[in-house]
Amino acid sequence: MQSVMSSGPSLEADSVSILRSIIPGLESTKHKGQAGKIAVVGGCREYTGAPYFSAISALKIGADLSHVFCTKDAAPVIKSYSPELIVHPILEESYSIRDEEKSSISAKVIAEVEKWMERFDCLVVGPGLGRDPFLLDCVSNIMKHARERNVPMVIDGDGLYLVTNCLDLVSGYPLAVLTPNVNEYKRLVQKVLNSEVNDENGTDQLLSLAKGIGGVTILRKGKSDFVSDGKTACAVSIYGSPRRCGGQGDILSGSVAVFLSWARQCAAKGEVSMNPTILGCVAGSALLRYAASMAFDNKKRSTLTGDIIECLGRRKYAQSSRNLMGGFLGSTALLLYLKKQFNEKRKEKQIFRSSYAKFAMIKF
Ligand SMILES: NC(=O)C1=CN([C@@H]2O[C@H](COP(=O)(O)OP(=O)(O)OC[C@H]3O[C@@H](n4cnc5c(N)ncnc54)[C@H](OP(=O)(O)O)[C@@H]3O)[C@@H](O)[C@H]2O)[C@@H](O)CC1
Ligand SMILES: Nc1ncnc2c1ncn2[C@@H]1O[C@H](COP(=O)(O)OP(=O)(O)OP(=O)(O)O)[C@@H](O)[C@H]1O
Ligand SMILES: [Mg+2]
Repeated sequence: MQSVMSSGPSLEADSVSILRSIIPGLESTKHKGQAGKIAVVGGCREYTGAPYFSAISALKIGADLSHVFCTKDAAPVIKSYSPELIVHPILEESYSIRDEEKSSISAKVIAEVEKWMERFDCLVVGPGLGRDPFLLDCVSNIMKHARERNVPMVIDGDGLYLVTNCLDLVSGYPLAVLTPNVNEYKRLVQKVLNSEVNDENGTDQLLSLAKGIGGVTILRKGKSDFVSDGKTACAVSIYGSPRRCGGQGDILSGSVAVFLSWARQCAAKGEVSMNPTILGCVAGSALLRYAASMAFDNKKRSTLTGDIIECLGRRKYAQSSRNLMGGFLGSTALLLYLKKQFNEKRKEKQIFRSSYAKFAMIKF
């Protein structure tokens, strides 16, 4: 594979080539599991959507099996969303247990997850996990075990809250990927670099942050997604959607987990030379953005996370670069349409302002 960058001086990653080089073929010789087994650790009394979005996205993108490890309250709800997911109701929050039960429950949780751990190609830790201290303590143990077994981890949502307060969980682990949104990134920068986010020098700061956590890979989400492992940095700026409905970051975490697993398979066969965590982030981000753009084409302002998930497997951009470009050209058309709308709105505002000015001059 060539460089992760497009030609030219820009930071923009060559996401089309990356997607093409790591998406595995659909071959009749393969058996269940070879296209990836993903587990999401998340889901509590308040949040059942986030782990569902992440786990179902992993399946829709092409993983064979998707597990969810969540609290007992969340499990029946998540199961009812989809029979495709394998749901383990093993986590507990402080409100549902007595103090004297804590150590035995903690041991039971880790024993249950440990039975499965080696089968997973990647864990996603954090979507809809909540912030209960006992639950986060159990999840810290799960992360320690995953790390001992060299299982890659995508850390998102409340998993980032946990990791920011306990950096040792991921520090120096090259198979850790952190996917912070604007708030989560701010907290990480404050904690690790002891400074505020500096957008003028954003790439250098991201490089320093990834290096400061010992070479983990960071995908900073925003208008463009920026990715760095402390040595190199790149961006994915493909036009996505102007809708910011909650849950898109959850699709991204499931998507990165699958592509990261595929990139590692390619790396093991010597088919790619770049860091698989970077390849997984670029591919995951690009696919989410293509899907968001397509969903917005159909649903406009009423686009929801479920609509984007429905677009994840559209053939239009699933495998060939020509089709990927088809998706891209679709988004360019969308851009032109939005620009036109923006100009029309500006004209409307000018008319409104001048009538407002006239209105203000009226003496009552
Ligand atoms: N449909 C679903 O189920 C979805 C569920 N989702 C899930 O929601 C969870 C939070 O993720 P998010 O993206 O809302 O967090 P984010 O932008 O950092 O914070 C926004 C503001 O809220 C506050 N705050 C958050 N949690 C708090 C707490 N427990 N107690 C007190 N304050 C808290 C936070 O405060 P701060 O962190 O600054 O202290 C900030 O001001 C996470 O598990 C995610 O996966 C999403 O994926 C969307 C779809
Ligand atoms: N201003 C923006 N323009 C275009 N795309 C964006 C913008 N902000 C975020 N995104 C895209 O949306 C995806 C989710 O990012 P976001 O910041 O919404 O995550 P999040 O807050 O963690 O989401 P969630 O609601 O799932 O927790 C990212 O991949 C990013 O590419
Ligand atoms: Mg999030």
